[in-house]
Amino acid sequence: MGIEGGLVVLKSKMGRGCDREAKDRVLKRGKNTVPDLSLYRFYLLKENGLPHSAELRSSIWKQMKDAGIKFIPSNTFSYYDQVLDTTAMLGAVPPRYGWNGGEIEFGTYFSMARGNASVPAMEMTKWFDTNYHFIVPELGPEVKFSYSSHKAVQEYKEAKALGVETVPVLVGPVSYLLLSKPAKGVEKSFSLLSLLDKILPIYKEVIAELKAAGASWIQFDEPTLVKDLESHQLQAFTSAYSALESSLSGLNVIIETYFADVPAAAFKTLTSLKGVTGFGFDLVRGAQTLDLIKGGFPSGKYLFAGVVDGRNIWANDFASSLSILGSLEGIVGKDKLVVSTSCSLLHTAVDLVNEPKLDKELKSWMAFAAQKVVEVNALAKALTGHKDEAFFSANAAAHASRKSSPRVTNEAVQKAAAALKGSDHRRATNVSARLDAQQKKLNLPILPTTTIGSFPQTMELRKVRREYKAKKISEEEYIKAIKEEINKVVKLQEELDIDVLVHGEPERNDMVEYFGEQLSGFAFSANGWVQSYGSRCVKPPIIYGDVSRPKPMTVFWSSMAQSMTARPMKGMLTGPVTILNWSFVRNDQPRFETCYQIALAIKEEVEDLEKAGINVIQIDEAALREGLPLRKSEEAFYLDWAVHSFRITNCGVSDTCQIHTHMCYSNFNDIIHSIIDMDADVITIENSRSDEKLLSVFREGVKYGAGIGPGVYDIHSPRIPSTDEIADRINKMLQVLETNILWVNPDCGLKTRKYAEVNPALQNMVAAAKLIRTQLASAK
Ligand SMILES: Nc1nc2c(c(=O)[nH]1)N[C@@H](CNc1ccc(C(=O)N[C@@H](CCC(=O)N[C@@H](CCC(=O)N[C@@H](CCC(=O)O)C(=O)O)C(=O)O)C(=O)O)cc1)CN2
Ligand code: MET
Ligand SMILES: [Zn+2]
Repeated sequence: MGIEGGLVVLKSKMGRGCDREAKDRVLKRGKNTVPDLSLYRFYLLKENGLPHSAELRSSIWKQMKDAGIKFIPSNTFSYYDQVLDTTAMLGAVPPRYGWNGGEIEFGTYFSMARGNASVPAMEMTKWFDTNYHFIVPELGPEVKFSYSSHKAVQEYKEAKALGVETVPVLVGPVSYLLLSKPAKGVEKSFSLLSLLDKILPIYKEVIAELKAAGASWIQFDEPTLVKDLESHQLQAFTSAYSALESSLSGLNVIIETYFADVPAAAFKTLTSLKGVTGFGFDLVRGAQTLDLIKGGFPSGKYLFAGVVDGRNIWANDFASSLSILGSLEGIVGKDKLVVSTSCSLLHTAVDLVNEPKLDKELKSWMAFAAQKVVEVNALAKALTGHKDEAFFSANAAAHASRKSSPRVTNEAVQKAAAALKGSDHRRATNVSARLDAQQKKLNLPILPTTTIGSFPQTMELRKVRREYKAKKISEEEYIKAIKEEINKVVKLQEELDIDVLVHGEPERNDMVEYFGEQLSGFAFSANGWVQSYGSRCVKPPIIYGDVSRPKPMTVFWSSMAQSMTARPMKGMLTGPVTILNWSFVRNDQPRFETCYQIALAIKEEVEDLEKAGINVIQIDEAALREGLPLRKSEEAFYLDWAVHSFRITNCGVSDTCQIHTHMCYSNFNDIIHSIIDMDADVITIENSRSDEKLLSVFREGVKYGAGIGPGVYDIHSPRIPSTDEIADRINKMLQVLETNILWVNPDCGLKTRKYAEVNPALQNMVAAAKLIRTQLASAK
């Protein structure tokens, strides 16, 4: 088998969460805008019909086949995420979902993912350093594993029936366990890896069934190998694959890693695994891997060289890739080198063909998933002497034009950003003095209530934005409609008796995209959807040049909202680190430089809001934790510039201006000191869907003197929390946090919820806050 064709490791998601509601949302989206897939889902929409999951899959397989891809992955489709699919495969359903065995059906699957009327959802967390999420398996010594989802085999057979031979992809057994957590009640010291012996028999059943169905290759994703693992964790890989070796005989086996380079020790473990035919590496994010490979790669093994960036939208630099591939060829041999994407194409946009509004020059600099597949094939062909000269010279020309384009450079911005490095930016007064000054002005009760910013995004709202964008309604009509919505949200919050209000963000499609659309140096796609979780997708803006703010972005709406109420109205901004981490960023300068540029733009906005009389300004840094490098040695540098960027945005406001920030979805405990160092006056932070892990850091004695609102209920689930439940949570918080710094708020924004859920939930939240205020007052 030669390299012509190559393999693309393409774990594209081909379907979206499909309980009824999500299905309806899919149906309503127009052609080209169904955001659940990474690849080509729009080809699959029938004229008036549903994007049927089987059709979605078949279209993607066919597309890859047509592009010349030789090893086409299957079992990459998911109704939620691939880790939850593995949980289903292993039958590891937590008992509270009342599953009684048998093939896992939608009801159980979506109850785990999203909760149901009586049981909350399982924890959801970030997939490595991406904006994608997965449902965290809950395991313990009592779990009885059983083969309960035959999806991997079904998809393999489905492709085969269509005449497409595929490589079934499974989440590797070790990564699965390393991404799990001990179930409630299970000792913290319980070793999840001790479950290997129990899950491997299920993997063996799957492997046997795949073999029987005719598979000749199989891929295990073991991305945890790129993290700093301990030696017993590395040992687990050796044990697991030794145990699988005899089952795997007769199959070609790929172990795939991605998102960073593999540390030297892990590289050694990985390349020594028994029964493995090939190893996959991310050569875009992994600066070291190349040296490791040069230092010793097992002879006779395949190397899947991830040279085409699966996490960005830039056209591959063919010249540079060819030189890397050329050097690898010398090491592993011509017939053992496979050209690949760096990771799943799930994390990039779908197809440039759907972007008629991006100008030609910008487009020539880019490659979305559909183009990346073609790039993979072109590189593989070039290696075998079938170089498409025209394609290669167009690629070189595009790179040259990007390098020298005046559109990319704004000297004033570069100068201002360069001046920030190495300096410090802090507010002059310390936080407790600031809080006192603010309280004089705001006069809030104890346990003040607030929300995170967005209110439900209704169909009508989306329609208004869409029609305005399409110039079907005038600016006047648009402003009128949004103003009415803001007024509705303000009145609702007053009725609910919330203390610090928000305007509800009805003018925003997305908290990052909205700012991207107004900043210079950004381009945005019309249809470049990327899945975030379940059926939720985002359209990351594209940063191609130096960033600046031509004019105020939020002042108009925020001052309008403030004028509707006597209560404090929060100005609502997205912070620089989050804009950076949730955009496709330029790859021609370090990330921190781009971040400082965005920080300067947001700083101007913060100061304009203050001038306009907004006294409380929230600067969301939802993605700060997610951007944390996967390797410890790189953390300090990142946290330094990320926290610095945040402080730059608000170091210029007066003491009485209260700066809030918000973070969601992550483990903060390991970066709590950086969070404190952000020096915000108030932080609202996700808490309820991760077992209140956040609180343990305060239990362990970390001092926190600024305002803090750990979320009192999960907003990602349609479930309505009761007053008692919320009051309980507040009481738990009061055990570790001072009464005078605690805020009461949901975990995150409410945009994905319906009013029928939001109204009672907030009502209960305010009732709970009042209940505890009364209790505290009478206890005095
Ligand atoms: N960038 C980002 N990342 C994030 C979050 C976030 O808010 N933003 N939150 C966390 C969780 N992730 C989330 C990701 C997406 C959504 C979300 O609600 N996405 C919306 C799309 C958002 C959007 O931009 N919508 C456009 C319209 C999109 C569209 O498809 N329009 C259709 C019609 C759609 C319809 O009628 O439903 C059309 O024009 O034809 C708008 O509102 O203006 C969705 O999937 O439904 C929520 C949370 C973590 N990461
Ligand atoms: N202000 C934003 C909102 O409420 C923050 C969301 S964090 C993903 O939607
Ligand atoms: Zn959030």
